[in-house]
Amino acid sequence: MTPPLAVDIDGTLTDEERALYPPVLPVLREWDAPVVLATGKAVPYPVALCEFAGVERTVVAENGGVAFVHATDDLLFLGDRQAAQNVVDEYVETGHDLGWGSHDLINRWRKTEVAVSRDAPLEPLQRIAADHGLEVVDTGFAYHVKSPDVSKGAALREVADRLDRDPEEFVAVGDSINDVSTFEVAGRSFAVANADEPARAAADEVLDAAYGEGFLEAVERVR
Ligand SMILES: O=C(O)COP(=O)(O)O
Ligand SMILES: [Mg+2]
Repeated sequence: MTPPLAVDIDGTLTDEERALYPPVLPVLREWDAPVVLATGKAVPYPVALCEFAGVERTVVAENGGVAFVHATDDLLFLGDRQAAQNVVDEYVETGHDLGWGSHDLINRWRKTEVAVSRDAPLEPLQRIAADHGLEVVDTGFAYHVKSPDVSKGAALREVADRLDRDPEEFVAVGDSINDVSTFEVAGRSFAVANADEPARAAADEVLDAAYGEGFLEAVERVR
């Protein structure tokens, strides 16, 4: 039987420049079991990707802070934006900038965490987050200020429950530290070749291929 998938977006369904890798699209569309896009991005991004890929909208966004399950019409908020906002407000007050320009489309639709550009200094952000009982996760694409209780894996459990699936049934594919919790929850996990050290260490299998090609290799191994 085809297992359900939990798939990261950046670094896993993209090329090295973060552009979507088109050959993954028919695979997602034709997958004969639920596909959960599990990302650090805000909700509109994975929802739009589902729409354009022609797959049902089942997403984990904001590193597990938000989940949407079309099949059961559930929208879950599992984190607290204000707590993260307090951290970045303090960071900005001390003279730093989030690095997204004046309109900040990165955080505009974010409900449960705040993302900061990797061009901004990390150490003061980590210090302020720790003072507030929060953490900073570096996905390789952005710094995410979030509650340590929020994770893609915890949200995947919620989604699996609503899909009437055991989280163990899932096959997970990802590339970075924010996928480690997904790897722990899923029954089988793959890190693409470009994955960071924590993801490589947590995955059951490290793939030979990188980025979108790595995802396609994982699919071949599962089949
Ligand atoms: O938004 C990020 O920083 C990373 O996104 P991803 O979880 O889809 O790789
Ligand atoms: Mg990623």
